[in-house]
Amino acid sequence: MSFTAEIWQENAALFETIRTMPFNQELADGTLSQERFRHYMIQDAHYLIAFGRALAVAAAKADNTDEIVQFAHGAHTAIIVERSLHADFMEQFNVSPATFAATPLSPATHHYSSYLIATAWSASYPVVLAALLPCFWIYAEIGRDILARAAKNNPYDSWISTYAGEEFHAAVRGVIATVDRVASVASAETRRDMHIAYTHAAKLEWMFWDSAYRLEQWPV
Ligand SMILES: Cc1ncc(CN)c(N)n1
Repeated sequence: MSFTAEIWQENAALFETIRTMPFNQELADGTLSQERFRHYMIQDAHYLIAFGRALAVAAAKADNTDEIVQFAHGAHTAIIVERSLHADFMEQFNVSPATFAATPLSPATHHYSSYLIATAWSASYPVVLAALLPCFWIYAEIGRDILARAAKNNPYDSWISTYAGEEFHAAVRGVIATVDRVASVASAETRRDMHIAYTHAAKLEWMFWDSAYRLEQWPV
């Protein structure tokens, strides 16, 4: 069994919890409130900056030129392509650049962003990739799962088609292949740390959606 197949199997129950959480159920049937999706979009736009930065650090740590290009391209996609999806929703929900800039990172966004940035700078290349993998893989699987059961004329169609789309899935297959390559030459100790990093980031994915559903704010 490949390393990534092993990681997926180990986290299968967590994925099922994410798949069936209220945010994703309501996103699929088109009943998710605009208020919740708006909260998610603003927080996600903050998150993508950290995600792009972490990918750029991963590119700098890569041990071969193909992977430098792969993760530099990933950083470009996170900042430019995913942000343009957000820009359309921001316009639709009347979120001006000033409103976005004045909205602080929620506790969950702060936690997830800080975790990725800290890991990117302080951990070894294989562990950085394992921490970044859920951001790709879970979104791809959730995107396809939601597409398969989405209501007709779903107001969040463009979100669904971005993450269910072939362009995103091709990038995800590439990241999975790289994680398997890196894991195949890593020590047992590094592979253990990769498992821990993957599971931690996957839990943060759950926290991120859950926090948007709860319209999370700082308690003080
Ligand atoms: C929180 C989160 N995780 C992952 C993705 C997909 N890049 C995203 N847009 N937002």
